[in-house]
Amino acid sequence: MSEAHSLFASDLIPGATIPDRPTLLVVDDQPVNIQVLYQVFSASCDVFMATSGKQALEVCSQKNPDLILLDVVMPEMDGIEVCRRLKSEVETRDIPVIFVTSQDSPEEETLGLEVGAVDFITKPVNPAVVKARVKTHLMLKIQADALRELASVDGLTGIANRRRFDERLDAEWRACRRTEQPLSIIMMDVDHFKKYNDHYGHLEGDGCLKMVAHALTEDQWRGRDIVSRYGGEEFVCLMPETHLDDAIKKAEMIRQRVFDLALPHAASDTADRVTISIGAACVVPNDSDFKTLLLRADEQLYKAKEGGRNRVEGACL
Ligand SMILES: Nc1nc2c(ncn2[C@@H]2O[C@H](COP(=O)(O)OP(=O)(O)OP(=O)(O)O)[C@@H](O)[C@H]2O)c(=O)[nH]1
Repeated sequence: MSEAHSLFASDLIPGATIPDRPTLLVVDDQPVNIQVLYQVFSASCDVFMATSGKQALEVCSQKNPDLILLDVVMPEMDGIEVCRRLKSEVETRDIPVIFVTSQDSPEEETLGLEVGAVDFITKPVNPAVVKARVKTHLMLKIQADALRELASVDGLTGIANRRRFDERLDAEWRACRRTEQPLSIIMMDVDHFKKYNDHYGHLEGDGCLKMVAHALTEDQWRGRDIVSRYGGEEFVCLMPETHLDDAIKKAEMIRQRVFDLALPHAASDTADRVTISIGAACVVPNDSDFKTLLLRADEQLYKAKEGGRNRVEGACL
C-alpha cells in the first residue's frame, strides 16, 4: 500500500479513487520557501513548483494538481489574484488552495477565504501542522471528486448521465467557439422500445438498455468525446472538433454495432432485432447558445424515425 493509500484509506467514502501519489503545487517567489515544503511532502506526493503567479496558472492548467500551497505576497500577480483566477475557471475551480503567508492579520485571512481558499498557514511553517492540514484537505478533495463522479453517472447503464453531458456541452461549446472549430452531436434512440417493454417486460427492457449503452461506449472515441444517456431510451454523443461528415460516419458505425448485437425484438416493425435511429447535427459555435444544435439533432432523429428507423440522418446548422 502506498503512503497516500495508508494516509486516507480508513477515512474515505466507498468508491473513491485514491491517487497513488497526490500532486501538490507549491507557489512562492522565494525558492528557499519552496524547498522547505518540498522536503515535507516529496516522500508522499508529487510536488510541482512555481515561483510566480503566472507560472502557477500555467502549471495548474497542465498538471491539474490535487492541492495548491500558495504564497500571498508575490510581485506582479499576488496569491489573491491567482486564487481568484483559479476559482473563476471550470477546470481549476475545484482545486483546494491553502495560503501560506507571513501576514496573519484577520483582514488578510478573511480576504483569502473570501476568494476561495480553504485554509491559511503562517510562515515559518511547522512541518507537522502543514502536513496535517494538507492531509485533511486532500482527503476532502478526494471525497468531493468521488461524489462528483457519482453524480455524473447514470444509475442503470453506468455511463455518463444527462447532467454530465450538459456540463460538457457547455464547456465544449465555449472551447469550440474560442478556437472556431465545429462541434457535432449525435442523438440516438432505440426503435419501438415501448413495444419491447410491452413484449418482454420492463426488466428485460432495462437489460436491453444496458447492452445498448455498452455497445455505444466500447467503441474507440476520441479524448474529448462523451457518450451519455440523455433520458429513457435516448442516448447522446458530444464530438468536439468534428465535422458533420465524420460525425455521420461514426453514427453509421454505431448504428451497425447495435444491429450486430442481434438482440431479438419480436415486436419491432423494423427488424427482427433491436435497432437504433440516429440524428446528427454540427455547427461552428457562435454567440447564440447550444439549444439550436440540440434541436437540429432532434429534428434529424425524427427524420430518421420517419424515414423507416434503423438509419442515420444529419444536417449542419
Ligand atoms: N425498461 C425501461 N424502459 C424505459 C426506460 N426509460 C424509458 N423507457 C420506456 O421507453 C419507451 C419509449 O417509448 P416511445 O417514446 O413511445 O418510443 P418507442 O416506442 O421507442 O418508439 P420510436 O421511438 O418511435 O421507435 C416508453 O415505453 C418508456 O416507458 C428505462 O429506464 N427502462
